[in-house]
Amino acid sequence: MSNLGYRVIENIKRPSEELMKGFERLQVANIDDSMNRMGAINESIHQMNGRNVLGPAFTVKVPSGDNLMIFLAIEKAKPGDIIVIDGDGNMERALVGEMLAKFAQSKKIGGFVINGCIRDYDVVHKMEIPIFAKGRTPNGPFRNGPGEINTPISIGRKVIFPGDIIIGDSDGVIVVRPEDAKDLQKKAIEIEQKEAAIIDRIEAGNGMDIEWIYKKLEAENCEIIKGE
Ligand SMILES: O=C([O-])CC(=O)C(=O)O
Ligand SMILES: [Mg+2]
Repeated sequence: MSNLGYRVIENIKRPSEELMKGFERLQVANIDDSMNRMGAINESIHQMNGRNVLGPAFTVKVPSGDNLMIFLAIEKAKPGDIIVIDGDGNMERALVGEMLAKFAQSKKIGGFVINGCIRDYDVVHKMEIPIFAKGRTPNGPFRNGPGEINTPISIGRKVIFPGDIIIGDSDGVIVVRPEDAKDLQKKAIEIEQKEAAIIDRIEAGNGMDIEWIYKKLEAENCEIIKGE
């Protein structure tokens, strides 16, 4: 018998280490560009302690302001997993604080991405474990359940399946389906090289080639006026 809304899936399919490694030194912005600038989770979920995140999603869905299932998720996740929490965007109650962050760090969990808040910031912001969230509040969570572990979730306008690759840096977080990873890595490297050449030219004092902008404006009949 199934029990929708209150269930735990223990085993998930994780992408290979090698596949994830391909994202290691790429900028999140460049990976997002390789997805036609459509890959980011909403910007309100941002870096809380200056650490980047990369790993497979271990998803958790909790009722607004309740963290019962997060305890179990940390217990069940594997080292390197990113615990991605659909907390309904609740800003009234923190879902993770020092205790859960330390529990996760002791289990070598790869990080948290939380559509909700954290607390105990004084300690948490100095911790090694990467944490992305919407904000902070002193109000703690309830622990009543229900909730789900490793079912598809939606946070910040993106659907996330367990085992999707989560990548976050100081710009924000993106989510990549493992089957798209190789292609996106190749494209992101090309974008990076192209941008590096443009930046080299600027830094050498040679400005930027914006001929294409003039062409576009001309095609659209943009009026360019000398003025006084
Ligand atoms: O009490 C809670 O469940 C959240 C919290 O502050 C902690 O993890 O330290
Ligand atoms: Mg606490």
